[in-house]
Amino acid sequence: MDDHYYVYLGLALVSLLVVLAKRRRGPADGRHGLRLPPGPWQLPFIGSMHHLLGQLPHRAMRDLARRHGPVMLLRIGEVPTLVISSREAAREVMKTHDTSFASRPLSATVRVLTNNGRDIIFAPYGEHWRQLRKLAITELLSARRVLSFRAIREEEVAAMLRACAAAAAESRPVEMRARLSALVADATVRAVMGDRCRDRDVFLRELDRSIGLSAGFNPADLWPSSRLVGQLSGAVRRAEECRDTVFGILDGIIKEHLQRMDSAGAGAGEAEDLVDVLLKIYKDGSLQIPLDMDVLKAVIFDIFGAGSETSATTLEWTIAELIRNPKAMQRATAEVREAFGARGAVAEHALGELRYLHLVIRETFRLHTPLPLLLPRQSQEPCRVLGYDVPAGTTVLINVWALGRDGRYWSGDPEEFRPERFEAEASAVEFKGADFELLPFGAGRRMCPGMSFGLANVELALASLLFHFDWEAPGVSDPAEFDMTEAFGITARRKANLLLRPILRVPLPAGV
Ligand code: HEM
Repeated sequence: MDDHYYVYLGLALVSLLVVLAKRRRGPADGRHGLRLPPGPWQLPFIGSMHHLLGQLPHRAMRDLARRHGPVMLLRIGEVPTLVISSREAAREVMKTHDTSFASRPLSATVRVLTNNGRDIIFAPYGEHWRQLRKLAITELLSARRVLSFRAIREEEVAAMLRACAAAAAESRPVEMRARLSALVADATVRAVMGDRCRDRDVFLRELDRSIGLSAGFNPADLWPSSRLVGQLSGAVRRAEECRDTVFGILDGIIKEHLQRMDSAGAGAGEAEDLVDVLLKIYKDGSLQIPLDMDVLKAVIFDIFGAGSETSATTLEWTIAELIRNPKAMQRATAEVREAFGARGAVAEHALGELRYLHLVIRETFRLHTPLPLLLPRQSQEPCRVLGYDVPAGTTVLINVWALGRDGRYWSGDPEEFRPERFEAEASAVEFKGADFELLPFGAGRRMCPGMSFGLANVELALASLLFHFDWEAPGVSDPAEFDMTEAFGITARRKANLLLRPILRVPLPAGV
């Protein structure tokens, strides 16, 4: 409900203000001698918000950009917001002027949730962020570290397969969203804090709340100068509650880890989790800006926030698209069964053999990028994008969802799920941040550092589900009619439950 509160507030304000409003051009008029980007007409107080009502923001912004161009300026509440909707404009923001756009806006709720931007995701561009980012890339999310969590992934995938096999034995459907979220959450909890999170459910619930609160579409964030709006919305208070609960749980976990580290011999032989890694760095004080406990907790919170929802959403859309496209399902299933048939189980180290499965995931990222507007950036200094002036302090959204479905970049019907489009090597577009029409992980300095971590969970789970089971959608006679509606939120989840019936085809190996 929080997410939609602004819609209702906006509607009430529109009805009041529309009578008073003079139709006027937006800031694209060129005030102060600047050549500002064009945009739709605005109302007092709510700015351009009325243009976004009734549709998901990335869809409404795509439609507006068709009329106003790929560099478009909106005002969402009080917040000047640049929306980027072409490959060329995205390249300018994330490559040509990457440093100018390397900061992120700190809304009122995000400020609370991140202890004033002391985490990685929302840290303003500067020394603090640079240091944490380096830590993430070299220590926390490196390929070596991701590999060290392989056993955890395999155990969690095995637990999911057992649950699916039990459902198959009873001809019962599986609620896939819940199952996939639990898989990713449990694999992440264990990698980050080991097996000792007694408050797992509360932690994950609060995490979910915090993701909703940080989406930036609540009144406190849209009218930051109004104390009244801030108080009425209650979002900051809810963010404080959320942060206190999460940080309280993390205090307990950190204490346990410290005790274990201090008691000689204890924990020997146990795999190092990410809290261990962070505490070692905290204790040896080797960093230029030493870590403190608030930063440490904010970083742990980030890893959950950034990692769980995105990976689970990717898995859910991939399976939904395969159900909707039986030929792609048959081809992906045949490939995985051929590759691992002799072994009787999927082995993570051999996943590279699954060429088509990787194209399926890439095509899913194109159509269902989990963060359709990426995470917001902010201009640190005045800058020019495709000839338009962008003032300092402007929030910048890159509509990667629109780029992924733009007929200028994708041949045939861009709405069609066709992994084969990536098959010709010469024209293969990658999602590693160099091809600006496909940016599920962003690009440039603020690009996602957790790509390998996320993909490892997605690939193993998907290959295992296809290897052991065939999948049916009960009550769906025509796959083309399968519901693909998206839900509102910072991540574009599938709206409807993904209820699927597994049919066991390759028995689970003994011990799974
Ligand atoms: C399918 C999985 C994932 C997707 C699609 C995804 C996507 C993204 C995107 C779009 C951004 C913003 C990039 C930008 O502004 O250019 C981001 C940032 C980030 N992601 Fe991911 N992510 C995924 C998984 C993960 C995982 C598993 C982790 C950690 C375990 C992670 C950690 C982060 C962090 C820390 C940032 C902030 C980077 C910064 O601001 O410097 N992500 N991610």
